[in-house]
Amino acid sequence: MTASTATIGPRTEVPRLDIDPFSDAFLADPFPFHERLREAAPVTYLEPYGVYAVARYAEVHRALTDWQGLQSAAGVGLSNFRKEPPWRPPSVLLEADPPRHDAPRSVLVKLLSPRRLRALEAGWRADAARVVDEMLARGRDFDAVTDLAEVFPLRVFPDAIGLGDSGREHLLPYGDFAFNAFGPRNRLVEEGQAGIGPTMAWIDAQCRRENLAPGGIGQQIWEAADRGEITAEQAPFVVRSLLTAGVDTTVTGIASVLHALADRPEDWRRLRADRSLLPRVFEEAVRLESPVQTFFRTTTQPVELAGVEIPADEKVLMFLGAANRDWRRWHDPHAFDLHRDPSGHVGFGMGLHQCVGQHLARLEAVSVLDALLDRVTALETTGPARRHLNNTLRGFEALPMRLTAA
Ligand code: HEM
Ligand SMILES: O=C(O)c1ccc(-c2ccccn2)cc1
Repeated sequence: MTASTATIGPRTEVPRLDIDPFSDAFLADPFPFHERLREAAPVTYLEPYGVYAVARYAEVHRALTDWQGLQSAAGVGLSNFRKEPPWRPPSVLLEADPPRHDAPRSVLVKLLSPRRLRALEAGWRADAARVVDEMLARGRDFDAVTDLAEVFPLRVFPDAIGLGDSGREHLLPYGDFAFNAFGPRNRLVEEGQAGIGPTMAWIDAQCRRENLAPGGIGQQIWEAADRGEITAEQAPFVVRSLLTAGVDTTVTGIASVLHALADRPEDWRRLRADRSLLPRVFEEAVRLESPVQTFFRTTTQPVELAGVEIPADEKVLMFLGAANRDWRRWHDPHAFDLHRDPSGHVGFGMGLHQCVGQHLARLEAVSVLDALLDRVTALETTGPARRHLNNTLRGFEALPMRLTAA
């Protein structure tokens, strides 16, 4: 590592680090790099991409909540929309700031609220039971990714949105590509780019009113447009945001929870006896594993951060995964602790753009966990986890496990 320093702000020096956060080495095992980023300084400058970086909890929290100084409308990936066109029309939530962000946001806050989701809960729990029973029927050995984490969300989510039956195999590749596209045009993007045309066409078609089933969340978004809550131009993009952010994230989230809980017989026994702990278990797993590892903001004007003045129109990379394991904020940060209070973690972001789908994600994870806890007395790994590399998501290709049926 060549750590030269340059006085960028008038007051504080910013270490310039030769770290590539989108390299295979970093994506496969980010923790040593997180340590270097956190310990170097509150704000660093990553030379391979010419971006600022924050990895400590305090500065990530500040960058997430200062939406006037650090905006989303120039994109939340490496690409600055003011300098180059986005690969697709920008999201009307994620890549928008107030006031344009407000109406689409308030529509989704209502449609994805815990109260609204309660109407889905009984059906999702029944589906989770069926998926786990199908798994148990095949014997004790299973793969937590291919047999469960990838199966359950695709069993319940497309129906909840109101998608037709054909083409659902496009959902995972689309999300994988979209989350890669927040990073640089590296091998992961190039490989995904190859076949993405038909997938993008299918995604765009699913956002059209005529292709969304009555009663689904997609149709409800169009009805919000009928009521004038959003425009008819915004409606398909609000639907698209759910198709983009709603599948790969929960697949990764569920795999992360199972990865955190496996080989912990005491915790498993505790949870079988007390299911009220499940929502907190999900939050602690999202803190520790941070399925969404990083994304960016763009400074709209010179911004002072921890004594450093960051000039206008600069990209700031926020390391959520590093902030969620910062010893300055968390006791024993690398431990999965059922009894910790994980509130305040930044795994779902924070502030104005905080994840609007988090309640849906939690309901999916709790449904799967409850179905497993009902039927299984022990959950053990039977081999090494194989990571799935993505520029933004930290997930798995495979999680070989063995369960002991109750
Ligand atoms: C474990 C699962 C999930 C994780 C870790 C996650 C994480 C995040 C994070 C970190 C953000 C903040 C982005 C920013 O500040 O720029 C976010 C925003 C968002 N998420 Fe999630 N998410 C998850 C599941 C979902 C699901 C299931 C949906 C949809 C059903 C969803 C839809 C969205 C949308 C639309 C936004 C943009 C919100 C806005 O800009 O106002 N997410 N998510
Ligand atoms: O509105 C969309 O299309 C969209 C919404 C949210 C995300 C996202 C980005 C970073 C972290 C978590 N979620 C992606 C896409």
